[in-house]
Amino acid sequence: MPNTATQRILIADDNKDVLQAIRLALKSEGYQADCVSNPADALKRIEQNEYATALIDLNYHLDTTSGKEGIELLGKIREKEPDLPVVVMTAWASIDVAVECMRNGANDFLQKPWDDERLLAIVRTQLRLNQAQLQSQRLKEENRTLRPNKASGFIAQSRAMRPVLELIESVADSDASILITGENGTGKGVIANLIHQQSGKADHPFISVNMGGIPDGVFESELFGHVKGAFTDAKENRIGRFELAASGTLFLDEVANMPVAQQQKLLRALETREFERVGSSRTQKFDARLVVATNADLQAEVDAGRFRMDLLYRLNTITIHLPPLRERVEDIEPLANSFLKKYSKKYRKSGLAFSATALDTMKSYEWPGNIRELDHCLERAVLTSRKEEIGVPELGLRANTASPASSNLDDMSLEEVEAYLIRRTLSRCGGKANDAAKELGLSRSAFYRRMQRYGL
Ligand SMILES: Nc1ncnc2c1ncn2[C@@H]1O[C@H](COP(=O)(O)OP(=O)(O)OP(=O)(O)O)[C@@H](O)[C@H]1O
Repeated sequence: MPNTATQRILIADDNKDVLQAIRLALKSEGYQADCVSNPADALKRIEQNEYATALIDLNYHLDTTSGKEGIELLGKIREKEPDLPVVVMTAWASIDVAVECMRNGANDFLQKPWDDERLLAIVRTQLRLNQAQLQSQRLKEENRTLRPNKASGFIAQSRAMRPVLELIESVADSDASILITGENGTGKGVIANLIHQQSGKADHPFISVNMGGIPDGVFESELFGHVKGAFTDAKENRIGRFELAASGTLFLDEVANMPVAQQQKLLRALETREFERVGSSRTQKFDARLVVATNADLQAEVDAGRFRMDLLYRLNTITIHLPPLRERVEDIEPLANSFLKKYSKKYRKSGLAFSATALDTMKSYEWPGNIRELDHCLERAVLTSRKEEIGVPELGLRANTASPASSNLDDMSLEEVEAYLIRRTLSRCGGKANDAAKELGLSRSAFYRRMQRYGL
């Protein structure tokens, strides 16, 4: 949808009456027009503002009719803004010059004296062209960056996820920056997407960037974009992720892995909520909601001097911690069934089901790679299973020392079994000691004594 910034039109002409007349005609249609009376001012304005179209005269001195100044101006505009539609204005006598301008990249020409209807028709066409170009640049970038919508098939039925869901519900619709923490594969990206879907920004873009893997040389261009010619490889204008996120959500993943020099550049943009494309002096507003994620302990990174404290404070207005899958045991079966369904469909296998021991094994496995590991495990199981029942061997899980499902209970001491049971029950109860004590039939104090004994 066009916004007011992209409806701004620049008019360059040395004749004040012409400027005034065109400005009024455009104003009557609701367009905002900026007037300048010479080529130098036209270029300055174009550098500082975002125009949707420029109308430029060909001659700026009373004694010239060659159109040379206009042609030069057109060339300079093309260098700075290759996509800006430019309409040249010309008198009857200089039609040849107008034709030459068209050959040099002008989009249309307007003959003086003009008729307002014709002027407005030309402007409308150029505005549509400008919108289409912006839209296609956006789509190009979005296609490169958008992940599939991960909020579909979202599963969180466990007690451990309840406080997480409550927190998301209460903050999703605010503008607050959100830091999502959790081990690898716990679903930080999925939660970021869910926050976006539940905010008022669901119709706007969700743009994600992996901050861990951006080489220093392209960092600013990746985030803030660049203009053609800003550096050797800048063959065309490029929209950065900040601009692409527009009024939507910008999701910065793996923020702890950013080098300190990059942290400084990010901080500056977040503090001022402004940025510039590389090579451009035009400042743009950063309007998106910020969600960031990490599997690291950012406070510990700050203490170790690897992460800027001021940046941490910019990022963590709200912190959401995702529990590991081993603390979300009730989610394992629904997740497993959902992945089984997904891969049965993908690999065209029907009638697959888990054996009871396979389900038990999955529930007591530690899942160091969390939901992503479960996902991959079941893709492999579906692919390799030769019968309808998926048993323990098809899961192909590594031996799990912390779990009696794969080591022998007989080999464990009473204390080890007790410690294991307490840990499992605590996880199932989302870390709530009272609930876990009740489930195990212990008094609160007896339960706490045991927790202390086992260092939990
Ligand atoms: N609640 C959920 N319901 C269903 N699937 C989920 C859920 N959470 C995560 N997944 C799936 O688990 C996988 C990992 O999720 P995601 O990439 O969001 O994790 P992450 O924490 O961002 O990982 P990393 O730290 O490695 O970037 C994805 O395939 C995702 O679809």
